[in-house]
Amino acid sequence: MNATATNAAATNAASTNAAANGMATGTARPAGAGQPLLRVSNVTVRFGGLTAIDSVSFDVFAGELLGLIGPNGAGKTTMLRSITGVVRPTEGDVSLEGSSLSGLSIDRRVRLGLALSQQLVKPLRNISVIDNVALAAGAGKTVSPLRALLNRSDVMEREQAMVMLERVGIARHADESPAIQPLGVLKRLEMARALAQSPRLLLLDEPLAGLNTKEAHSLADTIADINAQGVTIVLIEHNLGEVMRICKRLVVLDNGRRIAEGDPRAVMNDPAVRTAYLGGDTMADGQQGGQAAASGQPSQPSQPGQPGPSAPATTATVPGAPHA
Ligand SMILES: Nc1ncnc2c1ncn2[C@@H]1O[C@H](COP(=O)(O)OP(=O)(O)OP(=O)(O)O)[C@@H](O)[C@H]1O
Repeated sequence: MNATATNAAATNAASTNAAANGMATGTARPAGAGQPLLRVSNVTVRFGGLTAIDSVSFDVFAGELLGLIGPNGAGKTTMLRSITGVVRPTEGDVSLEGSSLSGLSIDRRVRLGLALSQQLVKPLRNISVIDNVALAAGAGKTVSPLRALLNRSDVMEREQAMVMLERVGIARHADESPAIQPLGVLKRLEMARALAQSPRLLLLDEPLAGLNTKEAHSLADTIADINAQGVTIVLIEHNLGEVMRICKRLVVLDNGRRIAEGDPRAVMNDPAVRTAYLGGDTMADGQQGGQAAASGQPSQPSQPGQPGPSAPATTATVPGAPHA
């Protein structure tokens, strides 16, 4: 890196630190952004004596594809669960378009527009791929007496489901059983189920885990396409190469704390982020230590068309870092 680039990186890194540490709302705002769609304000989650999240704040703006990253145990999934209502924050608040979600059930949050695509894919295996999506499309809807009389609900939901399957690129598997699908298709099915709920905010929990390089790249493209069609997305992911490629803004957690936020490249040059991922080694001396060195490459490639092995718990490598 030349001196100019080094200085620019240092300035950017400093700004991400400033964003992480000092701003009144606790979050960095992308240029031109209006009011946040989702606001996480000073959320703390304790499990007994363990503080899984420690006073974390950040905003998600409409239309964004925000990456929420951090090493294992950083608190990412707990944060996601605090947003969806699975976990109740010990302190702090989560609000959607200015209205607190505190005390609202998971179902109510879904009806308000929060949809979660889970890391562990569990479709109903005794019904077809399309019916799995149609079921999600119908969930939570009130069927009008007239519509019920005309028996239109199933038809409409199947039509809607087919649109979702096309969006995620698995329409050709619509009438097949989920039981025979490789992991790559099941991940897309899980995403179609979440999209069928017409979310205002789609939360993706490690969608690329277990996929080989090509599958992960392709699914990341699909996620970027869905975002480009107007769906706001929060992406939790250990595959930092793909995160860097498709996200415009990152929030980094480590040990329950927000340690950086902002432009992906600046965030990745932030010494605190490097230390979190690399266990304290600096990159300047060409050494790679800690988690990243222990984990090696992101995930082992699988056979074409076959599910890859489950990604090991520590799968992250820092882009730009030398490989072990
Ligand atoms: N229900 C729970 N009860 C007790 N401790 C929990 C619970 N859920 C999470 N934790 C702990 O909270 C911390 C944060 O966990 P969390 O799963 O949110 O991290 P993460 O960043 O998602 O990690 P990973 O990338 O490995 O999935 C960890 O120390 C974890 O063991």
